[in-house]
Amino acid sequence: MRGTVCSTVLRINSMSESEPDLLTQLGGTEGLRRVVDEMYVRVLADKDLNHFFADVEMDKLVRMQTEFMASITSGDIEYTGADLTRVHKGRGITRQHFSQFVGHFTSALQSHGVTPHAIDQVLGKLAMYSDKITGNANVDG
Ligand code: HEM
Repeated sequence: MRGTVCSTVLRINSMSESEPDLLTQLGGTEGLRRVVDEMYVRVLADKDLNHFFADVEMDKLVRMQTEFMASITSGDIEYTGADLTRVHKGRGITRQHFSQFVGHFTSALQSHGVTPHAIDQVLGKLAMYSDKITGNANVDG
């Protein structure tokens, strides 16, 4: 019994040692900013999406988006921007827009050499925000 508990603890420890946190796997804050930059280049070239960003200050958006994604992929970073439900509300963003947007993020991650495993993990986290972005969040919690 004691042996089992011990080996479980050892296994958990060695797992956390062998796998760096998700933000590190995405290239750290600097690497992530480059990915986010490229994502918006792709988004602005997409005629289904670019009109949403016509009057947006893109430098600030890249900064806030990088901070948000860093905050959900690392325990050490705090997101200081606007509430996601409020900032996307009333813009007419559908699930289709959301999924195209995430597709551009995926392509940007791939072109920066992020592993499929890390990509899966970050996409899983982003999927949890779909209702907030598309305005389908009518129940809290
Ligand atoms: C994974 C999905 C998404 C995440 C995590 C996300 C996150 C964010 C963040 C962090 C900001 C900045 C808030 C601030 O300035 O404090 C923002 C702004 C914005 N987002 Fe998103 N977003 C997502 C998807 C989308 C989609 C699909 C669209 C439209 C097609 C969109 C349109 C916008 C626009 C137009 C702004 C700028 C608002 C402004 O500064 O006036 N977002 N988003």
